[in-house]
Amino acid sequence: MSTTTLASSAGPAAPVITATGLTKSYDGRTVLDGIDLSIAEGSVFALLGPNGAGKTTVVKILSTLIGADAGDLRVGGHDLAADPQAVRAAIGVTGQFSAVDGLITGEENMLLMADLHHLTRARGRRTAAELLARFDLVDAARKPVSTYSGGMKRRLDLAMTLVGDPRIIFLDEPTTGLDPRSRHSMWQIIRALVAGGVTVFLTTQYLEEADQLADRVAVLHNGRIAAQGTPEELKRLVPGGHVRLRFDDPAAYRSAALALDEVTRDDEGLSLRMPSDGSQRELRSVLDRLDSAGIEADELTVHTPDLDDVFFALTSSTHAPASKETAR
Ligand SMILES: Nc1ncnc2c1ncn2[C@@H]1O[C@H](COP(=O)(O)OP(=O)(O)OP(=O)(O)O)[C@@H](O)[C@H]1O
Repeated sequence: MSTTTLASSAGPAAPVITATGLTKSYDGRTVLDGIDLSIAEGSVFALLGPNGAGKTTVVKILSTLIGADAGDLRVGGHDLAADPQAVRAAIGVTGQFSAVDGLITGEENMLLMADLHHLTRARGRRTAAELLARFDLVDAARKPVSTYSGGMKRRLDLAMTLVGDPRIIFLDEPTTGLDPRSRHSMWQIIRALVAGGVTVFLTTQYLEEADQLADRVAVLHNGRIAAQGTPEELKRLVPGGHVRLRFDDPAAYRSAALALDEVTRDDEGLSLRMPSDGSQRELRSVLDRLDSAGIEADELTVHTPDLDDVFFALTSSTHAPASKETAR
């Protein structure tokens, strides 16, 4: 399987996380088979993959919790192999290996974290109070964490990570198991972090989450990156995109059906549907043809496949992304 890499439309920003040839095996079984990643500073990068694809392994390696077998890895300007201490100082990690202690209160957890970061007592208290307020945990601050809801625990976990003011944050499945309201509140928190210039590397099983948050998405499958690009670029990789034109005037509808190629007609609904990748170039050509025939559509909608379509197409065993190589 080869990698499909698409040019991003965003301007180039310095990469703050890079992996080249990242390889990892467990008991002779290859989990990561030489993957390459490059994540721009101040962006959100989402690593998607089916269960067991190796997402957590990537996060553990990049956050220095476990070693890679091979690969050139740099995080926050530091070489992971040569200077793991500097990497640790630059990053925050939350997720499946959370540091939250359920037996003590939220505030005590925060103060413990402040101690770990060698903040003075006064500064630690101030930072803890600020973060507890920012994460809507003031009322719960003096209660044992074991009484918190899943969403509150995740917020506390992230608040604890922010005590050290990291510029790079790894979030391993930050919203798994949360209800929709808590998930949306976590998304808001992540967006606010990014607005403040933080780089976020997240793994998720929710394609909607990647779609909502990520500037770039990579799909991990069979130890390789099957495809990466912006959510919009990835959606164009799978067939199913189309443009739909609807008309009020039956005469205009009939003229349009003659003027355009490859249309599927809906005579009752006075609408025409044609395959399209949703790109500006294709849309312009449709509109130019209508213009030169003097026809105006009353409604134009573009349907691009969602990330679910992409994910299933890329991670089904029959799919060969090499055939989808796209140069745009
Ligand atoms: N310490 C370990 N020893 C042996 N095998 C391991 C170890 N840790 C992970 N694995 C295996 O490596 C593979 C990748 O695991 P990993 O947890 O990175 O996947 P994941 O994509 O994060 O999955 P999930 O979405 O289920 O969390 C799995 O097959 C897992 O069983």
